[in-house]
Amino acid sequence: MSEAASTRVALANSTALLPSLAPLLHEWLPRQRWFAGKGRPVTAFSLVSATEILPVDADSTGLGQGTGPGSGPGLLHLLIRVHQPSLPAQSPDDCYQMLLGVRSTLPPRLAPALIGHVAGGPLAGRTVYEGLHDPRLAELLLERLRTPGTLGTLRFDRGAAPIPAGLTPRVLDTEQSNSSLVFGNAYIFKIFRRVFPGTNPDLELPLALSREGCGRVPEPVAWFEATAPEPLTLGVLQPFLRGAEDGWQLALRALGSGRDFTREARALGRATAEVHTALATALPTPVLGSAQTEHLAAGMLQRLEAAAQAVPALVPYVPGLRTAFDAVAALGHKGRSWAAQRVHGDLHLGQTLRAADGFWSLIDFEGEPARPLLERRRPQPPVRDVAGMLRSFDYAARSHRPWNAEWAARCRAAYCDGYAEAAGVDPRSEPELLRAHETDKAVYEVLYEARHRPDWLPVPMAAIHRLAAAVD
Ligand SMILES: Nc1ncnc2c1ncn2[C@@H]1O[C@H](COP(=O)(O)OP(=O)(O)O)[C@@H](O)[C@H]1O
Ligand SMILES: O=P(O)(O)O[C@H]1O[C@H](CO)[C@@H](O[C@H]2O[C@H](CO)[C@@H](O)[C@H](O)[C@H]2O)[C@H](O)[C@H]1O
Repeated sequence: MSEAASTRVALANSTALLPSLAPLLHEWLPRQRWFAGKGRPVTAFSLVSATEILPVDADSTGLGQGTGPGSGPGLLHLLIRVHQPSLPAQSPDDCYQMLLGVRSTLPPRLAPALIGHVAGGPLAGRTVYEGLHDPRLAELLLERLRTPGTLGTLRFDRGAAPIPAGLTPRVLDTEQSNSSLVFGNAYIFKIFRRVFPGTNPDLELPLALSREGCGRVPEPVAWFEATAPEPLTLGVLQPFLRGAEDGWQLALRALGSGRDFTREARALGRATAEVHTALATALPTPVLGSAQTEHLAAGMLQRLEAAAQAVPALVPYVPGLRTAFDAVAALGHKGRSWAAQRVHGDLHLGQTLRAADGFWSLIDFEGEPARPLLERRRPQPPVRDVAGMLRSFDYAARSHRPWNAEWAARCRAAYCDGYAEAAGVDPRSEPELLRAHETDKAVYEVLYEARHRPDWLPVPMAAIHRLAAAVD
């Protein structure tokens, strides 16, 4: 066995590895934008898997930069469960994906990526850092994606299209829930941070849509997964839509200069409907009968009650808001049924990209990050996505001074018009269902903002005020 191989076995299996990294992770992890457990104490870590993608102390990048032990970087892939006992009793602890660079000495250009210096264990005396920031390690990841195969418990896969080699990587510098690398402005590689057992819908749905020939979603060209202890999706490479701008920025610019946005809103409505039609063709479309409809409404009510416990400002609105869910449950009780299908699940303006020629694409099919994966993969009425976008126009208008209620109302109407044109069904024709989904979304947003961006809380709270006052 070569020295590199024996190091790999020793490091990945070392029981001392995690205890030696734990003090550094305690400091570093809660500061990461993608860490979902902010504000709750971390009491312990447990190692789910460790794989040396590039063995520490050996340069196997093929880039010719290592001349001996300690000279080249190592790349350690870790899945780590983070224990936070303050979570509700039945919730499992979150599992995070980390890609740690390991070097003897960190070059100054990588200083911002520093995680810390390891005091003991198999990496004693080494420096660990956020590996994605190291171009050599990012290039290595692209190489792995180009050449399918397995490495320990990791499996790299790709579609039929060849992927060029040697593309220059950069870390995407934007507010996001995961981490992304852009290669040569040609591909974007999203690395999921909080990972869940099973196939991530952000791989599953774009693959299904591309099989259906739907061009509204960038097609995954490569991906990687963990095969054990249970299969789960770790990352997806897809074409980078160079020069495209996201709908949120475009909407804010339009608002800022007093410009109408209804043409764009209408086009977005059409794009959403096209994606829904393709998803309905590609994947199952169960009918929600009365039991399922009551279950749907009960889930919304449960989320409202949980959110009101976490955010007391919601409490006075609970009776008004629940009328929206009661109305849907009552219709279900009377025998009303609804078509369900796979949906985007967290559609908002920031999940839309407009190319220079005006063509809109939808991205990020992960669904609401706070929901269990099983729930996110469940077929739902497509109006769920419509409600998400309607909320987003309201968000944009509310985050602009002075508040422009008319602007939001026009965009909302144009979006529904566009959707109806392409889908053949007007989402406003089911007002109870639409109102319930909009209410559910606003409740989600209250919780999201309270946890992540408390300054934004007034935005969904304004909608809560409006929705609670609406009567059947
Ligand atoms: N295919 C793409 N082409 C161009 N930019 C993209 C593409 N996919 C994502 N982006 C950019 O990356 C950002 C983050 O992507 P997203 O999938 O929303 O990540 P996250 O789930 O981490 O929030 C988006 O807001 C968008 O600006
Ligand atoms: O894009 P993500 O998958 O990370 O989605 C989460 O963050 C969004 C904010 O970045 C949040 O969206 C809310 O704020 C948007 C404006 O920033 C607004 O357009 C959306 O309508 C509103 O819901 C999203 O809810 C959350 O899941």
